[in-house]
Amino acid sequence: MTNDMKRVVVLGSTGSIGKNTLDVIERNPDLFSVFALAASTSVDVLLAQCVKFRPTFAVMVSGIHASQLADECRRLGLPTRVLVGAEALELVASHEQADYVMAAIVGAAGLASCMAAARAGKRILLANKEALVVGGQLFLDAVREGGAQLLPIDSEHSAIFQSLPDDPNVWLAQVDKIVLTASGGPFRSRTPASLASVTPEEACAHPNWQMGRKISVDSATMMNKALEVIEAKYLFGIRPGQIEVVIHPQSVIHSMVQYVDNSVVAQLGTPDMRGPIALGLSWPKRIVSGASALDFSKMASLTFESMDSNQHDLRFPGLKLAWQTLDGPSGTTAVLNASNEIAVAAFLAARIRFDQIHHVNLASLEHVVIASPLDLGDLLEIDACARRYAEQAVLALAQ
Ligand SMILES: NC(=O)C1=CN([C@@H]2O[C@H](COP(=O)(O)OP(=O)(O)OC[C@H]3O[C@@H](n4cnc5c(N)ncnc54)[C@H](OP(=O)(O)O)[C@@H]3O)[C@@H](O)[C@H]2O)C=CC1
Ligand SMILES: CC(=O)[C@@H](O)[C@H](O)COP(=O)(O)O
Ligand SMILES: [Mn+2]
Repeated sequence: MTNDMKRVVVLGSTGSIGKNTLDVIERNPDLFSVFALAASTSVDVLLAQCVKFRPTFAVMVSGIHASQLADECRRLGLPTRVLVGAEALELVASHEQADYVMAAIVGAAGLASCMAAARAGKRILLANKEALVVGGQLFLDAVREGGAQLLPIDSEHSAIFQSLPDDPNVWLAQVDKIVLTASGGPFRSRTPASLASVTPEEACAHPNWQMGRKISVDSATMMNKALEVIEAKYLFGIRPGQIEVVIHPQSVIHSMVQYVDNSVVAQLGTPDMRGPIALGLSWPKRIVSGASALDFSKMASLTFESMDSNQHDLRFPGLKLAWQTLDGPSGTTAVLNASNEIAVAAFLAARIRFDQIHHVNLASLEHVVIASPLDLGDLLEIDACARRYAEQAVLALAQ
């Protein structure tokens, strides 16, 4: 191993972002090695990854699955030590021998390990947007105090990061607004009334991106974009009123920055997460990613739709909750996130209808009382409280 080779922890390695991260690492064997892998229950996928990358640690959150993995690793004579439980995620994320942490767990379950990586001063490659939506300023404080580096992996935020000047001190004076592009998901052209009967399979059939099921449903409701508005506010320190969402069905322009002189700088690419992942791993340099190049000769057109047009406000009522929750006491975005996680899981389990996801979120925001969070414990308390309320709201709808 060379001195400047970086040792990478991949949290959520068995998911869509996790697999894409390992693909980029495999293409750049002189630059990166895998220090630890982590997942929840997917034993077979994690075992295959351990065979290929021979990490020092493999974490499995579920105890029964961890012992299956440990048995298999022993049987195959692998050097990997299997750790068990959610605390082990924090252990590997903050380990002194780790350099970079890919945060690719889905949901608020990834927050504690992100905080651990932040306090330990790691380079955090943030795909897990829910961690920032829940952690908010407390997460940013931990990054600053720990001397960590927080790099966006979400395609829109990677695009904004690439479209901003290198020096963050000039952003405030020079930036007029950030324009987040949204594909509109699989239901962009459906009538609002027809959304009551869509199935989980239809909701997960994203037109441009291959992603996990939770984020796919979020794209279909555009709650993904709401979470991304909140994520952008924290990542770039911009006022919520300076963030605009525009529908761009082709997902070629990944987002844009408009400056005070009305010049717009955008980042373009094929819809392949290996691009943003490679940039996070190599920044400020660039490395091969495996993403294919855009072919402008075959690109018929790039189109845009305002959120105020085509009944989009009726089709995607959850989007405006981003600005509403950012306007509320700190912790309100954590309520929205927790409720949405419960509602999406209920929809995927066929317990509620697609359009009822929004009803659950509205009810949670109306009823869950929050005290301003002072630390991670307070945030987790708000998260738990909102989950309990949202679960009751789901039960009431499911009856
Ligand atoms: N997919 C994409 O293209 C993009 C994803 N993102 C964000 O990245 C994150 C990951 O998304 P994606 O890869 O699609 O999701 P997936 O559902 O494909 O993968 C989720 C990963 O998290 C693991 N996991 C789930 N629950 C837990 C838990 N409680 N503790 C530890 N690990 C857990 C899963 O393990 P197991 O397999 O064992 O269940 C799996 O490895 C999300 O926050 C998403 O919003 C952002 C932009 C694009
Ligand atoms: C790849 C990625 O970053 C996703 O968050 C993607 O943006 C989803 O697309 P839409 O939410 O715009 O449909
Ligand atoms: Mn995105």
